[in-house]
Amino acid sequence: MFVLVNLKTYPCDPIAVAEAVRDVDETTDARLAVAPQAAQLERVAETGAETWAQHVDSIEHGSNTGHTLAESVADAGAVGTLINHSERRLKLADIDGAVRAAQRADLETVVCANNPAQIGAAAALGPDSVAVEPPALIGTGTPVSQADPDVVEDAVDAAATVDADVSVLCGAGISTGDDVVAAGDLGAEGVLLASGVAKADDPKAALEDLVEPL
Ligand SMILES: O=C(CO)COP(=O)(O)O
Repeated sequence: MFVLVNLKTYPCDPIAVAEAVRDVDETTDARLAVAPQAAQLERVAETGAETWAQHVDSIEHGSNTGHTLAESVADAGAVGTLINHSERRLKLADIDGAVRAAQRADLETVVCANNPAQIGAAAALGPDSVAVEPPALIGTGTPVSQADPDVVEDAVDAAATVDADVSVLCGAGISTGDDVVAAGDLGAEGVLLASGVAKADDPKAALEDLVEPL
């Protein structure tokens, strides 16, 4: 299972979380990664933790003030990027362009979507993975894999119908190892989570709990 920890703009210490991700990754067969803010990518990557960006834009080098260039994210040490997170939604053409930009920079891609229908559309753009995250459950602590299993199963089916090579993650409210196991049982190949680690008093203990049953 892939466990991708999105730090959003939570006021946590990204280096401490990254060091915990790195250390717990060494104890488990699961794959762990962390997605800090763009300004923190380089320092986080220097910890040795697998580092992801939260967003890249559909642009190339040039006159694009205030945008995030995929090549710069890769130069900072990121190996992948989220695209179209529920809190950073893009138009369809911009999702497509961001996937192309990430591929140009050799970044792995996870395109997020709110529901199974959007997952099918996202899979058609040819990312490495898609992630279904019902917005109503994000940040609630109510795990999608247990509260709304149909949405995960339907997302897995929707992606497989479009492109069997696109793997499916799920997210929203995931915070325990049982939530991750439930996600895997529904056909997800990983989870995307934030508050369960970023807001934990002890992020390393939270990560250990997440991977313990894997
Ligand atoms: O948006 C999410 C991950 O990208 C999910 O957030 P929570 O894990 O806080 O519900």
